[in-house]
Amino acid sequence: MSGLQKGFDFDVPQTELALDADNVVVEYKINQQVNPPVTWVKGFLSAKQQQLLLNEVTHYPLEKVTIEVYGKQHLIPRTQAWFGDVGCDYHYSKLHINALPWPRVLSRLRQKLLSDYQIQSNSVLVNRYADGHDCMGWHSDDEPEIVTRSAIASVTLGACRDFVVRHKETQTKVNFALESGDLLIMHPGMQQHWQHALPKRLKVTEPRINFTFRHVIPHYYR
Ligand SMILES: O=C(O)CCC(=O)C(=O)O
Ligand SMILES: [Fe+2]
Repeated sequence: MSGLQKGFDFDVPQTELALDADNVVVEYKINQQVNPPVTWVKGFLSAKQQQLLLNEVTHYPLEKVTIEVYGKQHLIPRTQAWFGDVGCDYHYSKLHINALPWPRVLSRLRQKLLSDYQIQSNSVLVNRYADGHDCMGWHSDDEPEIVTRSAIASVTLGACRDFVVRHKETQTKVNFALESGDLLIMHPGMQQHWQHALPKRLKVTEPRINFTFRHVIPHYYR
């Protein structure tokens, strides 16, 4: 897509639907307090690409790790794996997770994000939600090892789930019902001014897998 940043001069709330090849691109223009700075690309992955990735995911070493919240140990309500270039490790609630080498299909997806949307990434967090009981609480992806003003690209497979974003000051909420094959690009400013969450949806019985591609500073923790 050309001119991804083009809409970002607007200062009035505005949502635009544009057709980009076979993808529907929904751009939320920046009005700091009303519209989160994201680009939603529905149907970013074809059915075939989704299937290739789903097959590969069955071989990922997805784990339920223990984290500390307010001094108490909890198992995360989902499973996860972290892949990346050498030294692009992940710190999460006192855990240090070494990056595993890029699997083949995931590496191709990283290339596609770079060539289609100029998204630079050197690591990816994979989260698998077994069903609607699995979830992720409110947070921003604002870890210090993340390159300042880099975009974070989120790709979804499987069950449709609500991805909710909330402005840190105004508490304005926007809901994105992300479907299998969708891409949501979180632009600079998103992590500074907004939080996001994947709430429980008890009627959902199918698994969902999400990939967040990040650009981190290599060897930040060494
Ligand atoms: O599963 C999702 O859509 C959200 C994942 C997320 O926020 C994260 O990995 O930081
Ligand atoms: Fe996140």
